[in-house]
Amino acid sequence: KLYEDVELLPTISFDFVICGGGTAGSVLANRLTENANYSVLLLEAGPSNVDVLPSIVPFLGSTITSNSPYSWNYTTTAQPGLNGRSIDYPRGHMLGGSSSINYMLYTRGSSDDWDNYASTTGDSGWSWSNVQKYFRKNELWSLPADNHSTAGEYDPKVHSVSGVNSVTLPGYPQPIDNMLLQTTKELPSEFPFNLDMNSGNPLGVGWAQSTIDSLGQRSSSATSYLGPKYIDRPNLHVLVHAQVSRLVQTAQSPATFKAVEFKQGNTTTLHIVTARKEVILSAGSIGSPRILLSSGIGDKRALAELGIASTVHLPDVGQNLADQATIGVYWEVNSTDTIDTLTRNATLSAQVLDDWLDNRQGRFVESILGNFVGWSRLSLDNSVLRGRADPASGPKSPHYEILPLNGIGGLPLPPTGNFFNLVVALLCPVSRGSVTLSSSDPFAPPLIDPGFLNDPLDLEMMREGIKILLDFAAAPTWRKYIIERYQPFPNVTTDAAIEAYIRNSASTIFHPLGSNSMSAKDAEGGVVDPDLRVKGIPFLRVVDGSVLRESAGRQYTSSPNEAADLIKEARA
Ligand SMILES: Cc1cc2nc3c(=O)[nH]c(=O)nc-3n(C[C@H](O)[C@H](O)[C@H](O)COP(=O)(O)OP(=O)(O)OC[C@H]3O[C@@H](n4cnc5c(N)ncnc54)[C@H](O)[C@@H]3O)c2cc1C
Repeated sequence: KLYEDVELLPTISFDFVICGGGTAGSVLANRLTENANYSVLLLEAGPSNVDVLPSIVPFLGSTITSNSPYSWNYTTTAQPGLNGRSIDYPRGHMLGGSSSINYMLYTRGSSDDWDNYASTTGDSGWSWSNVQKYFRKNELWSLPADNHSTAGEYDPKVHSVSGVNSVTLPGYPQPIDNMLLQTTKELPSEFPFNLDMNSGNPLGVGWAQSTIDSLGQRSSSATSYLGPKYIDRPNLHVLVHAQVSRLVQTAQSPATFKAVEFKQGNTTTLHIVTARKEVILSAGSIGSPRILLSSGIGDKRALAELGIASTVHLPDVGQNLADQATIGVYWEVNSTDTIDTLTRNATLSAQVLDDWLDNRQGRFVESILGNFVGWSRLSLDNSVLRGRADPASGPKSPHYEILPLNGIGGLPLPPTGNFFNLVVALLCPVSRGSVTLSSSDPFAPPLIDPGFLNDPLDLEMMREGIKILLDFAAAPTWRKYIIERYQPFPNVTTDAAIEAYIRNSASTIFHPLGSNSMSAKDAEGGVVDPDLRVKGIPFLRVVDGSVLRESAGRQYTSSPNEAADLIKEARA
């Protein structure tokens, strides 16, 4: 049941208390309450997702990521790698968490990523072959909103129609689709067509898969795992507007935390609930380390400086934060059929919204992204990588994500003109940052330092990524479409000028992780073991993006031939 008011909870003691009703927390609450003997309380700081139109209509999602009650509206600390800029750092603040505001691209990663988790944690449960059954339990493959034939747009063999979370192909054709497809034919060795990028080998360009249902609505962790079919389970209790401040210590030696303190809404009253079995933190890459640190679990010297008494010395809490930097290149184009026209024209936008409201059809069934996505690697022969360990987890793991947009994204919309935008994100940063507390007040915003581009390799990799975008747009098919490159990245050619552009304009693609990193049971560093139990603390787990690590640091060097073979395989 969903509760808006703490006073209505039937009890204050549950088998499991989950802190954070986001992407991971909602799944856990659902799966644990499949067992009718377990009672679960899910505490979410933000409001309910129900009837929040911009979270439901895919195209409108990007309107609630900043300055919104549905986002934490964080900003980073000044980033030296970004010329001292602080940037917006959205995280979902509502039921469903970031899956209620994200861009919905459904990507499983490469088989190498998962096998790397398995080998670095010593737990084969994380391997690509062993996680398949969970992908299948999760995924409810659905027809696209426009019901078009999807033959040749995906590989049904690697998908599942029996899961909970809807995944589909684009439900509205976009005018640049044909040119994107044509690029894969004109430049097949650099940008091969990949029938299905969720097969374990994502390299290439293919049709985007998104967590959208057949009615053109966002399928978030909340709409699916906490949807009408599940929310009224008698053993499931979901309390919104409930921000956890800290874990309460309930036993010494070993230090045990089977109670949780939180406040509701804007009141100052603190409430405490207890867990008979376990407390699980699912507050995300920023929220989960924040709760641990406020509970005295972290580096004891840093906590002492803030006047927080140490309960468990676990120095890696909040450390090793990594995020993927992103940047765009823009071209003015010879067309008026781009989202720029739609965004500028309030009457047209209202008509398109009406089409969505009345028929669940039209441009709003998709996010602002394009219908294709690309995954690319820098050749290991490139001077940036020659003689170095590959920063990706293996030859099937892309260095770059490429997002083609039919219109301007990430820049203020100019009063005139129509645009084509290619965005690149660096998927394997080697720079690391941290999440730390700004004060002993658990409700004070934390200090978020993703360490963007601190390592020179990341800057060089981004620079080469921009060149890959320029190669893409140089395919003959774009010649008549593109008029000229648009500011703020005019026709500069030198590496130094491209790097200056990156430092001045790069931003986040919103994928922070590693701040409670998972490591082998007997490893010295790390925060959780491969079963996601917090090291040294019984009955406490972290289950969310904060446990995942970027792969860099793995000593791995693949041969260029291996990568070429994989590209051939993907094309086949
Ligand atoms: C704008 C944006 C676009 C993105 N686009 C994509 C995409 O297209 N594809 C993709 O795969 N990924 C995308 N991502 C990333 C993806 O959404 C996240 O990696 C993922 O949702 C993280 O899940 P999580 O469970 O770790 O955290 P979250 O989903 O963020 O959940 C954390 C939850 O905990 C709550 N919480 C935090 N602190 C507390 C507290 N103290 N007390 C109670 N509750 C608390 C939060 O409100 C939130 O609901 C995007 C993210 C953003 C922000």
